[in-house]
This record gives sequence, structure tokens and C-alpha cells, in this order.
Amino acid sequence: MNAIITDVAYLLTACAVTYVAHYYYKYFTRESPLPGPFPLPLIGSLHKIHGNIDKYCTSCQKKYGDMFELWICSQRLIFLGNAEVNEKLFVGSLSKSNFTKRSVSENFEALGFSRIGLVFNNDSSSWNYNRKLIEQALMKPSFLRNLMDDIQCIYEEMEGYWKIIESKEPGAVHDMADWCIRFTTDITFYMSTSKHAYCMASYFNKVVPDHKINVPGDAVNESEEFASRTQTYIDSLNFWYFWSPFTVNYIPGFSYMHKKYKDNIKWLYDRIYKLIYARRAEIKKISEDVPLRPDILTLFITANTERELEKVKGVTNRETLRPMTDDEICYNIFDITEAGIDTAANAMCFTIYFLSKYPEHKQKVHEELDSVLGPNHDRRIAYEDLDKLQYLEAVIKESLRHIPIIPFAFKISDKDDFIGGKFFRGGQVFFVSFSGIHNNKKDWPDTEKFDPTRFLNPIGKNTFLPFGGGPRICPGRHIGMMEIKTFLASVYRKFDVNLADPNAPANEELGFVNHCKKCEVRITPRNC
Ligand code: HEM
Repeated sequence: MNAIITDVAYLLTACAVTYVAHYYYKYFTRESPLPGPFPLPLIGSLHKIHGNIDKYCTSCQKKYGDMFELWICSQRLIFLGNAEVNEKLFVGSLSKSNFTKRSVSENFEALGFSRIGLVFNNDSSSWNYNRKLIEQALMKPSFLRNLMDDIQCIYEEMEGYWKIIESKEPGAVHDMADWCIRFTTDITFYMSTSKHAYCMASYFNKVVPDHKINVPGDAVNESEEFASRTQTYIDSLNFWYFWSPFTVNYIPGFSYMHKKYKDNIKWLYDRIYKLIYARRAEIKKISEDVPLRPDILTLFITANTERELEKVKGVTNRETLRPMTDDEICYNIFDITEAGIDTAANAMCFTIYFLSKYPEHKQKVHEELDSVLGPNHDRRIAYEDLDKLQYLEAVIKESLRHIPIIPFAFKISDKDDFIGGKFFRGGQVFFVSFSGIHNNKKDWPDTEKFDPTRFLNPIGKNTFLPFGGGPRICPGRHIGMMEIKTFLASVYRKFDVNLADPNAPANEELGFVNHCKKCEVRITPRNC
């Protein structure tokens, strides 16, 4: 027995020594070595990250410069933290770019994410097709016009809830982190499907239980479940990104979570499929001379069919000329809802935080709103007004510079290339740090200062990338900005918003995105 134990111990030791030797052989013989933290076998620098890879990399950037290497387990990542070293990664033209793909984990591959939808899709032909159809849908004039109205209707609903709360409890404290996420959930759901998610209504019913808003019972339960499952999905991304396939499949506890997360996605897909079938049936019943409502679901169903709403000029690419299948519609709607809710909500919330922290900029925003929108607060904000709100836009941008909602992206090269003067083989993973780029002292003097006026003059190329860059740049950037601007303009034209605790921190926490955990404010009518 003892002999067997000794043999097994020898075998394990031999395996461990071989693994360590191989790990460091790979490390010391790597091509184009860069400075960076010295990695440990198995974990690399994982033990130093303490849950926030963005903050860890920012501290490494101070020590090792704008281009360094970081090992996560046995994977070598190349950190790129300024506009110059990132230049090739942000070439916009698809045919000229060597960076058309994201780095996705083995779990994402196994779950099929790398072949469907948009966000993690690395199948060039499927991604290209989905991307073109999504871009076409999001730029249809009828869609944009309707969206402007929808945003304001949903805002007015929220303002109505605030007024009831104020009438019951003057000077009440509102958590904008809670309101903003419900606001963007309601908008995203409505612009995608023309269905009400009732997220704000059901939240209001929770906050003010003795003043229930009449919402169809099933719809509330369904909407709350949809919203909470959306958050669960966002959590599952970190889980699947950072844990190995072995861990999630075979280690008890992890395998339970893996199954729970897979069931969660299935639930969300099932709901979207139901909506697609119902909408297809509705469209069939509507006579061809009656215009259809241009929500994203209808735009996808009718794209490249007889019922297409408006042709977008200049789109001639033959591969986009076929209609979308139900699977494609489902995955694309899913990606749009998942990518559009948290991002816009947190951008709104952090901007409110910064405006409260810096009243001198809030004052300028108030003045600009008064001059552009005039004294009649019942007048709806027009699409054309948004362009004139330059100071508000500068404040939003400065907020996104300080706290980029997506602080980094993992990109992978299609083929061998020189980056920052160093040679890398195709397939190398690059950690593109938007935080690093936004805080680079060369491009942003006095980086710590909250100074929106930086954005009133032209800025350096690729120095500000809250929506990413290159062929995978965010396709929702225009409507994201439209939502944020319209929301903030609607709030600040009428109200003054102040932090309940003037010394409160921004309360940011990095999950899959930088989110605002809490932003407690008091909302009071302006004296103007
Ligand atoms: C403030 C709001 C938003 C921010 C800060 C934001 C930021 C980003 C960033 C940084 C990326 C990665 C780009 C890259 O890899 O270079 C991205 C991708 C994406 N975003 Fe957004 N986004 C926002 C709003 C939206 C909205 C409203 C939608 C949907 C309507 C959306 C849909 C997407 C999709 C589908 C992708 C994946 C694109 C692809 O891989 O081809 N985003 N976004």
C-alpha cells in the first residue's frame, strides 16, 4: 500500500514539475517579450487581480507603461493602453482590419455564443450578416423618430411616479441606480418589441405599496422575471469567461451554477421566440397598405421581404439580401437587449453623480437647456434639439471618460502583425484598455479633473472610445447617446438633482460592465 502511495506521489510530483517546467519554458522563450508582472504556474497573475482586472491593469500601467503583458492562467494577454499602440486595432474598415474578432472563452464556444448573434459571434459570415441588418434597422428614420417619442413617453411615466412619491414624502430620496436600470429596460423592451416591460411600474409598486399602479398581474411578474434574468445572464458571462470548462462542468457547486445559467438563457430565448411567432402572425393579418410600427422585432422580421418598412440608401451588399431566420432574429434581439440596458442605465447614473458633484457644470447644463428648449416644459424635445445640447453632451462624454461603462475589450488578431513595433502571431489576445486610453496623461492633461470643456474642442484620434472601435464598434452608440441625452435633458430642464449625501462616492463596481451600485439623490423642481 505504502509503495502505491509513494508511486502516486512520485507520479504527481513528476507531473507538477513537468507542468511548471513547460509553463516557464513557454514563458521564457516567448516571442517579443514585454515587461509585466511575473506569472505563477496555473494561475498567472490571477491572485493579484482581486475581482477587478481593470483596476489591477491600471496600476500595472503605471509601473510597466502603456504596453505590457499579463498572464491569466496560461494565457498571455497584451495590454494596450494608449491611442498610438492601439492604432491598428481601431481601423474601421472591415476589409483592412486584422481585428474583426473578440477573444471568447472555451465555455462561450461550447455554448455556441461564438457562432450566433453579434456580441460574441466570431463566425465572419454570420456576424457580417447580422451586423449589417442590425445597423440598417437602427438607422431607419422611422425607427429613430419613434424612439425619440417613446423615450419621452417613458420618461413622463417615471416623472409621474416621482411626483406621487414627493407628494407622499416631500424631499424623498430616490436611488437613481434603481430608476435608471428600470427606465432603460422599459425603453429597450419597447423599442425592440413594442411590448411594455412595466419595470418602472412594478418598481414603483414596491417602493409605494399603498399606491398601486394598475398593471396586468401576469405582465408584472413576467417583466420582473425578465429583468432579473437579464441581470443573471450578465453575471453568468463572468462565470463562463473566467472559469475553465472542467471547473464549470465537473466541480460541484460550479456545475450547479452552470446548469442554472444555461436554463436562464433558455428561459429568455423561449420568451423571445414566443414574441417572434406572435408578431409574424400579427403582421400576416395586417393589410399591406397599413404601416407597421417600426420596432426592432418588426424591422428584423420584414427585412428583405415584401413588407420591408423603408429601404436604407446605399445598401447593396448581396449577402444581406435574404430575410432573417427566427433563430437569427432571436439571438440578435437577445444581444441588443442585453447590450443596451445596463450600459445606457449606468452611463445615465454616473453622469447624474458627476453633475451633482460638480454644481458649476450642472449650472451650465441648466442654462443650455433653458436656451435651447425654452421655458415651455410641455414641449417635447425634438431630434434636432439634441445636436444643440453641446455642453450636456460634453458632460456625458467626460463622465464616460472617467468611468467607461465597458472599460476594456479582449480583441484577437486574425493574422500575424506588428503592434506597437512588436511582432505577434495571429490569434494573439489583446487587452484593449479604454480606461488606460481615457486616462493617458499624454492625451488628457490633468486627467483626474472632471472637466467637460475638453470635449468642446476637437480631441485626438482614438483617444476617447467609450463605445469601442474598429469593425466591432458599438452599433447602438447613436441610440445609446440619444437615450442618455434625452433622459438627462428631460430631467434637468425641470429639476435640480442633488446627492442625498454630498460626500457619497460614485459607488462603481466592475461586473461585466462598470455599474453604479447606488446613487441616492433628492429631486426638486427648479426655480426658473
Ligand atoms: C452608453 C451606452 C453604451 C455603451 C457605453 C456601449 C459600449 C459598447 C462597447 C465598448 C462595445 C464593444 C466595442 C468593441 O469591441 O470595440 C459595445 C458593443 C456592442 N454594443 Fe454597445 N454600448 C452602449 C449602448 C448600446 C445599445 C443601446 C445597444 C443596442 C441597441 C448596444 C449594442 C451593442 C452590441 C450588439 C455590441 C456588439 C457589437 C459587435 O460585436 O459587433 N450598445 N458597446
